[in-house]
Amino acid sequence: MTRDHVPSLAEFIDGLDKRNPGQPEFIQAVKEVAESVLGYIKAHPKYHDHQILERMAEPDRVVSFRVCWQDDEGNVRVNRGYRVQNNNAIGPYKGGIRFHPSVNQGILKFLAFEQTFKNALTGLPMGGGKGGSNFNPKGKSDAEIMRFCQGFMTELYRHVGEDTDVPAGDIGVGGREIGYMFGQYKRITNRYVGVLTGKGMEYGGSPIRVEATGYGAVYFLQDMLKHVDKSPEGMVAIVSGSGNVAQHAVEKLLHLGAKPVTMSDSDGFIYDKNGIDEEKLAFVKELKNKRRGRIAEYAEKFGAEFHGDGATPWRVPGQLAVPCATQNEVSGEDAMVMLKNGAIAVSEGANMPCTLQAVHQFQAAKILFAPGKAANAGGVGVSGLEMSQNSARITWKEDELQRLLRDIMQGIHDRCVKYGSEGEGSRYVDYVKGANIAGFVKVADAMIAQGVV
Ligand SMILES: NC(=O)C1=CN([C@@H]2O[C@H](COP(=O)(O)OP(=O)(O)OC[C@H]3O[C@@H](n4cnc5c(N)ncnc54)[C@H](O)[C@@H]3O)[C@@H](O)[C@H]2O)C=CC1
Ligand SMILES: O=C(O)CCC(=O)C(=O)O
Repeated sequence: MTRDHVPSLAEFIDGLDKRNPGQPEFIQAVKEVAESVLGYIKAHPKYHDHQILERMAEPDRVVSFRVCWQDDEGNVRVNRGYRVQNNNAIGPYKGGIRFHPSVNQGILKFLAFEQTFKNALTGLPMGGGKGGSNFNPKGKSDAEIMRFCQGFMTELYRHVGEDTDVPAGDIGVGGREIGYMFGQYKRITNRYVGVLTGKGMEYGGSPIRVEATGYGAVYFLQDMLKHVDKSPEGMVAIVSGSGNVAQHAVEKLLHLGAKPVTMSDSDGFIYDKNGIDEEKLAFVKELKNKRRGRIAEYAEKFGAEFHGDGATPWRVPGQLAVPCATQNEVSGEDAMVMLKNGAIAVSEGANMPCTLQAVHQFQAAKILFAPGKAANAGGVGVSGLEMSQNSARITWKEDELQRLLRDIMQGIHDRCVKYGSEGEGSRYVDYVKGANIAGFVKVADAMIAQGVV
């Protein structure tokens, strides 16, 4: 027993800050969890006795390495690669790889920490990890992307494996990059195993992994609305991003009869008052996944508004919001405007897209607010199912995976309700508290059972 009292939030964050200088995103992610779970720990002293939160907030391992590759002109280029293995109490480390110039150790630590809770919430046996590089894929040729992925895997292969750590995609890493990394892993190790998820269907991928994160975030939105006898049908939805998660969030919103009106990229956002329909979405998919162009082209093609200079869509009125681009894209001020404009539900498709100030605004207003670790867990959920299919060397049918994804999201919603309900005649659910405590309890109990390691 290392401490005689459960630390206050301020004491806990003060220590965390000192141990992790210059890592604001990591501090933010841990603080959001600590706000929810410290009270629970006080009421359940075994978690304090075993220093569970302190241990969860210290990654098991952080690997950092040099990645060398040659560009098309023959110049030698150097980037930094990482893998953060946060916690494997309930299963092998699992989580995506991000290629973006902003990537640093603190950002990957925040993502690996979040992933630990998210993976626990799915009900599947997966620990939490995350990796990436400050490599910028923008403007690179296919051949350059391939050489970079091969260079990255040339070091990463030592740290991963189907029962050790199973990476997948994230920002800047989709099917193409997963294919190149899988090929290099196979070449180095001479083993054909499910070491990565998000693979192509021809070589061990799972039906609906591509769709799962965006679909799941909208299923969660649907479940929150259903809990208060509402439905997304006919509601206007503000979506950010135009990558994998955003595209499939828009697709599922359309299936459910909602009206998505915005999408964005790092240049700015488009606002289509008439709504983004199936045909316009097909254009976005072709633009982003094949031609790798900019979202401004949508405005030219369909006569919609384009707001540049990196503008975000949060001032556009709508009842629903699904932020699907990147961390901290919704500020406290944005949240105030959204509430004034009549927002009733927010489902985080991205990881930590709302600042703590924005989260506090949504909680104070008691609107439906789903944190990413609950709302976007459908992607890693189907990744877990890809692992199972790879182990059994079979592929399940698409219908079965659609049903399992729906079940996973429903299960997460139920867990949030269990730990986040206000009770006593109120139907309000604090989904942040619910997700944090539910994820915490599952991982914490496994850690206690496995001793001080
Ligand atoms: N792909 C997946 O299965 C999962 C992804 N996520 C999260 O969802 C978010 C989006 O990821 P993906 O769609 O996979 O990536 P992606 O690479 O397919 O798309 C990323 C999108 O975000 C936009 N973006 C990136 N940085 C931006 C910035 N600074 N400002 C404005 N827009 C920016 C890009 O233009 C692009 O539209 C990330 O937060 C990621 O961590 C979460 C769970 C699973
Ligand atoms: O599918 C996976 O393993 C990872 C997905 C991911 O990176 C995430 O949930 O943020």
